[in-house]
Amino acid sequence: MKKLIEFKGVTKEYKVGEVPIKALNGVDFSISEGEFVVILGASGAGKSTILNILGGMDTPTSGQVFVGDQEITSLSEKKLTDYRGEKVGFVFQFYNLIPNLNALENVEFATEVCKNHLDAKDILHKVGLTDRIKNFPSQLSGGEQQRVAIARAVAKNPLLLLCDEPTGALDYVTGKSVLKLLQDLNRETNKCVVLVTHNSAIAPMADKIIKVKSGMIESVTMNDEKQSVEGIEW
Ligand SMILES: Nc1ncnc2c1ncn2[C@@H]1O[C@H](COP(=O)(O)OP(=O)(O)OP(=O)(O)O)[C@@H](O)[C@H]1O
Repeated sequence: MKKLIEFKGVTKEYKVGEVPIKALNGVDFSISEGEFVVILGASGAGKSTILNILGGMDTPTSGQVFVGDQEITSLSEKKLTDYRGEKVGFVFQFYNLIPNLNALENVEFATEVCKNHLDAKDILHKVGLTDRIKNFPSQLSGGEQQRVAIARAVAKNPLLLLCDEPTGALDYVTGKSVLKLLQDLNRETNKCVVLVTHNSAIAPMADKIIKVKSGMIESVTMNDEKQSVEGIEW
């Protein structure tokens, strides 16, 4: 399969007062088109830093990141903003929906600026929210709000879907249904999904598992016998 993402010698240092914190310390890995990737690690390992750099929300201190035919670490601020807007769909732990827009408007607001976006209503139908499109976030459950957030990310028709602890605020059953939705979307659209979690039980659903420890890659494992979410318990 064709390579879609490559991290080469990526470091990230934060300076807090006098003490520098090395959030990433020489990170190398690659991801192929269509892969479902789980990035695993303990709290503070550097998972979100990797995801934020990949999504163009943060820049590394040194090293290179390639996505598709672009080196995103060499882009101007304007081009990086375009990359973030056009190529990346984000799903966060706390849905980040706009409270005074209904579900449909939340999705449409995100797709307005995207050239190749998909139809907002179609995607909301796909995530199982046909009857709730006129509801505001406060009228939806956590799982439903996360479905709106996923619809919002997918409707942009991005190159990558990046998910940071997407089930972190959900109960077991709802979390599983959100993971199933992400797995189905990956299978049906062949879009690359990168999911960050501390929950190692989720790993069997991935094509590739990248373990992060103290700002470094501990291991990269290909999973030849990928499991359906329904078959995973934790
Ligand atoms: N803006 C920042 N300023 C200073 N230090 C930071 C900043 N962001 C992250 N760090 C530090 O970098 C390290 C990696 O953080 P990161 O958020 O990537 O970890 P994580 O694996 O995603 O953790 P968690 O699962 O708790 O979210 C941590 O030590 C963190 O305290």
